[in-house]
Amino acid sequence: MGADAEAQIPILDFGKQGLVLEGLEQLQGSSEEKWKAMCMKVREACENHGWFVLKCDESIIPKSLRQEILVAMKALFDLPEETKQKHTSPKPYSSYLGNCPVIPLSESFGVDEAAQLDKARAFTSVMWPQGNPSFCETMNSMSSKLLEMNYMVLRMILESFGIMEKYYESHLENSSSVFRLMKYKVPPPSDDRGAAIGLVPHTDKNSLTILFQNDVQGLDVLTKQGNWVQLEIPEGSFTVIVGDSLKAWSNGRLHAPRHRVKLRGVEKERYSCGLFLLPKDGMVIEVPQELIDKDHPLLYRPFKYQDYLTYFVSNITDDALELYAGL
Ligand SMILES: O=C(O)CCC(=O)C(=O)O
Ligand SMILES: [Fe+2]
Repeated sequence: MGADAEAQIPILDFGKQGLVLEGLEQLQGSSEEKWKAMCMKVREACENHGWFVLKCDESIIPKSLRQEILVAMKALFDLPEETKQKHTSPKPYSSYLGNCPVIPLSESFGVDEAAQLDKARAFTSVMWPQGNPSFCETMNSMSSKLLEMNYMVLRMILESFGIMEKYYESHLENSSSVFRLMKYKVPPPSDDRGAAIGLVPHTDKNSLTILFQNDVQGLDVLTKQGNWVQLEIPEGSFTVIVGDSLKAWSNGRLHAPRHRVKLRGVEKERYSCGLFLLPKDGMVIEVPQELIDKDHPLLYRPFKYQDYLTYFVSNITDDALELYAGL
């Protein structure tokens, strides 16, 4: 990555700010100002880039958990193909996906509400009928932590627009989540010379995504200026990405960046996982009045997330959001 591009990489170090995960009440006095300043940085990153690298204190997501989830993912993807195929879901992008001709190097699972212990247990018992409590616990803990982080980032975004009090609780009540686990195989030598495609360019359709990965890089994002940038995610950091649903809800103020995975000369598997926050079934995404004014005329009609996803699945196109809900 060139120095110019690098200078633009938004890295936000939440440090102990991560303690908001344990209750905003703890942030008082002088911390209040720091908190507000950090909220503005989050907003700027989401407006200008639509993504940022999030660093936070070890106490928020300990190194041991980060290591355990990578071990757990390897064990999951090492299961026999016929076992993995037992994970099915009527929802798009949730069933086990492997050997897809468009993205042959990628395999993935989507686990609905993995932050709820019963859901994590149900998934684990399909993969390991004899039980695998440590996998279950690790997946449940990681998804719970990433869900809390998602809530925190959302809260900061709402705070930065001055509408936290009014919308935060209802936003949470109207959200659900999917924990996705992904593996990218090492490209065969013939494929490896250039850059093998791991995941095709797309915007996330949900509201907010937080990703964690092993040390194999490969995530690229398209800047607003139209250049692909290869991200170097520092060890132990997370990538926050704004999705179409939040872009629409924010009346287009936040950017939902196109991104992809490319495997360049990699020598080992890439593992990533992410918590995808999304609007609950039936919930209508509607721009709040506070985000509409003469400088920001209404850009999107109200719509339901599931209807948008159904539209996207049958009309895969780059500008799905504009075509489906744009005014
Ligand atoms: O594997 C990654 O780092 C990116 C995954 C991704 O963009 C997605 O699942 O939507
Ligand atoms: Fe994505």
